[in-house]
Amino acid sequence: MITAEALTKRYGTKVAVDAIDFTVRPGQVTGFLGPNGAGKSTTMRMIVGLDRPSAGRVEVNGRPYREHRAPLREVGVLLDARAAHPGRSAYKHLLAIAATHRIGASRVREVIGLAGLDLVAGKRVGGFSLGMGQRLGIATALLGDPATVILDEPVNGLDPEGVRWVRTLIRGLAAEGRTVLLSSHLMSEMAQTADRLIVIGRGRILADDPVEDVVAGATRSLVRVRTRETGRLPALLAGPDVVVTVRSDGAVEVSGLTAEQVADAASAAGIVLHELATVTGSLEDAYLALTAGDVEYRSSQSVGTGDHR
Ligand SMILES: Nc1ncnc2c1ncn2[C@@H]1O[C@H](COP(=O)(O)OP(=O)(O)OP(=O)(O)O)[C@@H](O)[C@H]1O
Repeated sequence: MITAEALTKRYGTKVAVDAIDFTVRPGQVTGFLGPNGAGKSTTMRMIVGLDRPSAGRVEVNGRPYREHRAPLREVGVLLDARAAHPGRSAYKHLLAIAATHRIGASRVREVIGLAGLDLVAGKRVGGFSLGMGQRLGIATALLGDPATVILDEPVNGLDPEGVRWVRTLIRGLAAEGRTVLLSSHLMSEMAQTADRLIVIGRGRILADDPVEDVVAGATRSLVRVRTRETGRLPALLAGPDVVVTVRSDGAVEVSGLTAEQVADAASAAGIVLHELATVTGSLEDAYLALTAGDVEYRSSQSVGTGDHR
């Protein structure tokens, strides 16, 4: 469990994290999202004692990180996958970290297996690909069998098999009752992995809700139908706040009515529907809508629309 109260970080006059309160609960994957510069890394660094809050507090499993006597057994962290010594083998790297917490070689071998590193465990970390480095970072995070796991961009550089492996692993960690805080800019991945989301922008919390609620709150869903009688349908469904659009491919999109209301109206008029579906917005749509006013770095030009003559 991670609990933040009025957590604040200032760098000079810059307020990177602005008095935020949140709780990351066990048994769930909590996604941590926000535009570049929103304050995610700063928040995660404060959670694991790498930065001191300017005000407020943050606790992991009931205490500030620095007050834990064996922090690796409490919190597993992947913040920078390139943090390993390049001249050491993956096995030696893990063994050295394990030794600081009296964790035995058998657990080191276990996490090597868990991370799919068996074939490269004896190789120098300096020669690792980005994906192998990520796997080693994840193995390191799990070394102490911690109740809380914090992963910053864990799928960065992984191939599709690796991405799926991380997703399954993360879901498994939550299913075992652990607290998982996951940061990623990949919205489709986040939508498949997280149960809950904390979205921040310019150091403030923009949303802290289950994924479905974040999506439903920031996007409009619509009903899509297909029928041979596209001509009759719009007039039939007309009403205040109802918008009916007939698309060029023949699909009719209706906003302002539920699928049930559309089906009932069609049925009452004897219109046969060949398709009836509720189309919800994506997490990417919701995220972009939520953070639109809080993006610190934005291109002022779009690529490809300029005159290059
Ligand atoms: N050491 C520092 N000194 C001064 N300003 C800093 C420092 N670290 C971070 N900042 C500023 O604090 C704000 C939050 O930065 P942070 O790295 O936490 O954002 P982030 O959400 O992790 O972004 P990204 O997605 O790019 O990693 C930014 O405006 C950043 O420039």
